[in-house]
Amino acid sequence: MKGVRDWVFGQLLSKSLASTRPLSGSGSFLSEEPVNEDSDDPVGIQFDNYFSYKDPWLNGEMVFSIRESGDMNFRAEMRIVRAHMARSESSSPTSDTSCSSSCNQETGSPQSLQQVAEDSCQSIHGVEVKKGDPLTKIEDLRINFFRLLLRFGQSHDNLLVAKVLHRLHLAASIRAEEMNRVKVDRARAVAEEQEASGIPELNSSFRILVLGKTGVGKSATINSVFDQTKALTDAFRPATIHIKEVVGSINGVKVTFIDTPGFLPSSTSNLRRNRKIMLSVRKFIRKSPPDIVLFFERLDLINMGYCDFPLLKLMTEVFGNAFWFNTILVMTHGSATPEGPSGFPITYESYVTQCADLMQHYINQAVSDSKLENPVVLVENDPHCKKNFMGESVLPNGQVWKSHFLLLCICTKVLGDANTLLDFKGSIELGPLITPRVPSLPHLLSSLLKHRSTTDSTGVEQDADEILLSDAEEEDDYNQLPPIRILTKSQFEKLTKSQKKDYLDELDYRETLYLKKQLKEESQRRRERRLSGEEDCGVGDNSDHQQTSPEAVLLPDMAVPPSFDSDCTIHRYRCLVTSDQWLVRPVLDPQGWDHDVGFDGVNLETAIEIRRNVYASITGQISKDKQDFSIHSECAAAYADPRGQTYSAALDVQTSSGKGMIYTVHSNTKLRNLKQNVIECGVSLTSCDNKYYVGAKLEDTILVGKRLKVVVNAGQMRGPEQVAYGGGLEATLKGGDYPVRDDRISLSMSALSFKNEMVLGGGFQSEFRPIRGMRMAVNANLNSQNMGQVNIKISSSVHIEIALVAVFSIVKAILRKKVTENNSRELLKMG
Ligand SMILES: Nc1nc2c(ncn2[C@@H]2O[C@H](COP(=O)(O)OP(=O)(O)OP(=O)(O)O)[C@@H](O)[C@H]2O)c(=O)[nH]1
Ligand SMILES: [Mg+2]
Repeated sequence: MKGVRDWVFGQLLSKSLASTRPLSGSGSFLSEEPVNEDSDDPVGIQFDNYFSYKDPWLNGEMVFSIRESGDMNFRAEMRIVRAHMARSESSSPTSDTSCSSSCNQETGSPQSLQQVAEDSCQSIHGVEVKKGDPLTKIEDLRINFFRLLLRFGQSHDNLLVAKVLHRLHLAASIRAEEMNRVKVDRARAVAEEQEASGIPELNSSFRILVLGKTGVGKSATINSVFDQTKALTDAFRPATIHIKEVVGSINGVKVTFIDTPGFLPSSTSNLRRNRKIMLSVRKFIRKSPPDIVLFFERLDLINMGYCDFPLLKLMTEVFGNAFWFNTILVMTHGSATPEGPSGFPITYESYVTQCADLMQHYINQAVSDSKLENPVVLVENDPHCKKNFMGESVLPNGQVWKSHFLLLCICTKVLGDANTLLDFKGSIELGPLITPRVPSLPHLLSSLLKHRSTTDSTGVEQDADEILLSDAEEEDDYNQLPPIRILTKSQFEKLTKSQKKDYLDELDYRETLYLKKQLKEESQRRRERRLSGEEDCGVGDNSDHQQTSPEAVLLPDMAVPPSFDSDCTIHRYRCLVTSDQWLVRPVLDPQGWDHDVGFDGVNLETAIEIRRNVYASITGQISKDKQDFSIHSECAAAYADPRGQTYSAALDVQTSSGKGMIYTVHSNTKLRNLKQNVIECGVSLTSCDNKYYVGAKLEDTILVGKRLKVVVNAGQMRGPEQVAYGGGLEATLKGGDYPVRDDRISLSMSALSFKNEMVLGGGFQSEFRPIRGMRMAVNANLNSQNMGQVNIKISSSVHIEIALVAVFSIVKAILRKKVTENNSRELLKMG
């Protein structure tokens, strides 16, 4: 199926091939994989990974790094555009004669392609040929193709011809499986022989449907191709009122044009009329469908403000997506003097490229498929147009348009016939690729390994409690402290620098001790409650708090990127916390522009103690914007035994990036067999698109002293016919003031094995306070595939952002300079 799709996309003669554009980049035709221009650029992703900066503390205020990645992308794009233009501009239009001009354009480096086509055919001989066999018919088609080329005086040494042959060969190989027969040379020889003798009669005719807006030159093109006035044209009003077949003969080959009334420029009032024309055309061609469809536009009228997308959409709706397969874009008024969007003249080639790209873009949008590439041909129907010495009309780039037009028709017809012969029609699908998204097994496994069971609703880890309680026996330092006089601002200002420092240090020390004391009391209370069990169910921890703060509390405004933010603070989403049981907050989209579009979701959280030692928590988030609706929720219930054992079960529901839902059930058991050792086992079952993934993990946590924690884990995740194994080791050293100050440094190692491939990874995380009033987190990881990430987060209450931006800009400039220097050194070396 993939082969068919690839073939089909390949068969659409690439634009660069058929248009007047230079062919330096036409190698893609031979590649089996169609080039998807929209595909993610892995380099881009890497940039993002390296430079992106997500900051939960500052709400993404460190914009410079985000801009950095955006800037990179933008510059990459610019480079592509420039390269493209340069390519267009570098080719000087050939201004010499007829066939040779078009051949020069097309041949580029035909040798290699021709060779490929021939080689491929030479290697496929020796299979019996049966009459009526589609492969035999393909062979006949090949002969017919050569005869048509001969008849129309077209050269064989042509890139276009080589590509058609190559495609025919691919088509035959798909059906035949075994490589098959008859050399191209033979087909060519037979064709020459038959053409010379005229026997048998050339059995080929063309049926061409012309479509386009009124006045674009459909009828005029028909007349030009036949070299006589067969259809009515009119410069001032619609000339073709009814669908009409215009039959003629070109070099003895019957050509039938189906001339149609032109569409009106798209607007709501013209929609009905356009649809009526399209429906009547559809009815007309139902009995004998055309071999080729020509869609007309005026080259001189296509500019950057092209707005006929609704018309293209309507055509797709009426004729179906597949109709675009055999469609050639015809641009009349081909000798129009190009003018860039800003009024400055640009080269003919770049202008044509721009127009063709623009039209292709809209067609791709109409069919929702970026792979489709329609051939483009330029036409000039003006009788006063420039002529070569043989009297043939030539375009400003020297191309004889009629010859090119006919060649394109022949190629499209032959490939269309091959399509029908090999019965590929049903397999052709245009439109968005709907690939069912399968969750990645390694991803599921690593999230299972990372997942830590929530033991209770307070959020304070048990080991933190341990430390605090062990400290409780020690003397209470805070109460021993001598009283201190708090200075006013003016008093503080009067102090010397060292006095200021001492004073602030003292305050810091006292604050730490005070917080420690508070946490100690809190954890003591918790422990007593847990052990005594006297407390009422369902009220839990929150009872004291609820009594003290029954009033609604206004949460502070979230920091939104400053662009487009109005100063008016009245019309803003406010967030009130009315009880401790439920926390409802708006979700800020960091990409959003302002307060209106920045919030597109709701987040809801609750955690309660249902019964003694039984906790439940619900976390959910719903986001909705114009296109996407996503929901992510986590419901968990846990039973925490006072002796340290914990049993928990949870259900996660999440929308996948397709339309389906992903459900995950997991269960965890935590056993504290020794004071310093906790063993945790977890199982999970994930369901996505009727596929099930089962995972299990085992984890051991060892506490060494009060500050060092080592976690070792291993797990397995099984999906349909796939298994992933993984494990890791993480050592965390907590700061002396933990848990009051969450300073820590941790080193981690991980191994993941999937599909006989092992990925090893290492990571470093650290969180500390470099100076007073500032916190810094450094997070770096790298794996054996050389993929990694570095995150640096800085949060500060002092205004040092400006200094930071400056430092960052300097570092950036130095790096960029270094890169440029390296590049120029390499260039010098090459030179
Ligand atoms: N200069 C120039 N004029 C053209 C070209 N193509 C068409 N014309 C003129 O444009 C006018 C309209 O052309 P038609 O062929 O009647 O247009 P049409 O698309 O058939 O229009 P409908 O029949 O109404 O759909 C005629 O006067 C043509 O001579 C071209 O390539 N160059
Ligand atoms: Mg007409």
